Amino acid sequence: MSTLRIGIAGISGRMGRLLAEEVLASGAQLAGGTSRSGGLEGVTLFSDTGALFAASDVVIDFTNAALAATHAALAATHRKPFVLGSSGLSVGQEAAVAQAAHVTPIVYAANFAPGVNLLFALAERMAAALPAEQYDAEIVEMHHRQKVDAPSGTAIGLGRAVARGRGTTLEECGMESGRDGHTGPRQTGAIGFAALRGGQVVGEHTLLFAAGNEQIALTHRSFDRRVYAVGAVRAARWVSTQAPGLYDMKHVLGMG
Ligand SMILES: NC(=O)C1=CN([C@@H]2O[C@H](COP(=O)(O)OP(=O)(O)OC[C@H]3O[C@@H](n4cnc5c(N)ncnc54)[C@H](OP(=O)(O)O)[C@@H]3O)[C@@H](O)[C@H]2O)C=CC1
Ligand SMILES: O=C(O)C1=N[C@H](C(=O)O)C[C@H](O)C1
Repeated sequence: MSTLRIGIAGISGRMGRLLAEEVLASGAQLAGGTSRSGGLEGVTLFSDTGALFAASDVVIDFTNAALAATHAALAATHRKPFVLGSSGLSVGQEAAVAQAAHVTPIVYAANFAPGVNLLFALAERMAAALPAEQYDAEIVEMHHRQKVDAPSGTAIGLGRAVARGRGTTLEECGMESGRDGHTGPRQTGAIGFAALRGGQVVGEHTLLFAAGNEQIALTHRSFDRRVYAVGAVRAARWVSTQAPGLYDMKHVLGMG
């Protein structure tokens, strides 16, 4: 069997560099990558992302939301499995990814850390058990000062999990995000979001349910973003053998 060739969009980014290391550590072949800011020693750089897809069996993309639809379309055109980790996608950008997944298998995950994916499952169960009229769901996240989107993709994923547990959608629940000034009282059933930014915090998420007489909270902390890179390479190996469809990390981890 030939060695899996994995390509990386945004190979010189914080995630891209770690992904390159983890691809090699996994025994796969590093097909190369794209970068605007120069390369890594010994790594093939492609100026055209289409050429990266052509040279790879699977492509991993941790760049930014604005590139997600174009890269997913390239994955479909080249019939190449695709792993997407970028956060901050709009509804339209997510729809474009889902469209491409009719043609080629795509893993799109808000967070590739196993612990966070367990947290998603727990969030859904907790929300199903705690009545929305009594237990207000609030999500607090903190990330490094360079992060450009808020709330984080993981925070939104947690909000979606809470809404699912309540038998509805995040849109239906309503998001109370970035409260400031005279906001009026909290809406019953809404899901609150607060985003902190500072220093080099890799990623912290707390989901809490606050009622009149008690509060329950779950927290996940990532100490090293390598946890995401290891998960994404695992997803790349997994998706390389799947049928077309839109998957997330719970499928990769066998939690689906
Ligand atoms: N799902 C998950 O588990 C995780 C998701 N993320 C998400 O991954 C994304 C990247 O994060 P991070 O690595 O910290 O970010 P960085 O800013 O460090 O890296 C982004 C990379 O994307 C490249 N890039 C950005 N815009 C373009 C463009 N228009 N054309 C070509 N290349 C481009 C950059 O290239 P250049 O360096 O040349 O500018 C850079 O290599 C974010 O959306 C983040 O939220 C991050 C961690 C975990
Ligand atoms: O930008 C980051 O760093 C991270 N982004 C993802 C998100 O938006 O949830 C995942 C992780 O929290 C790190």
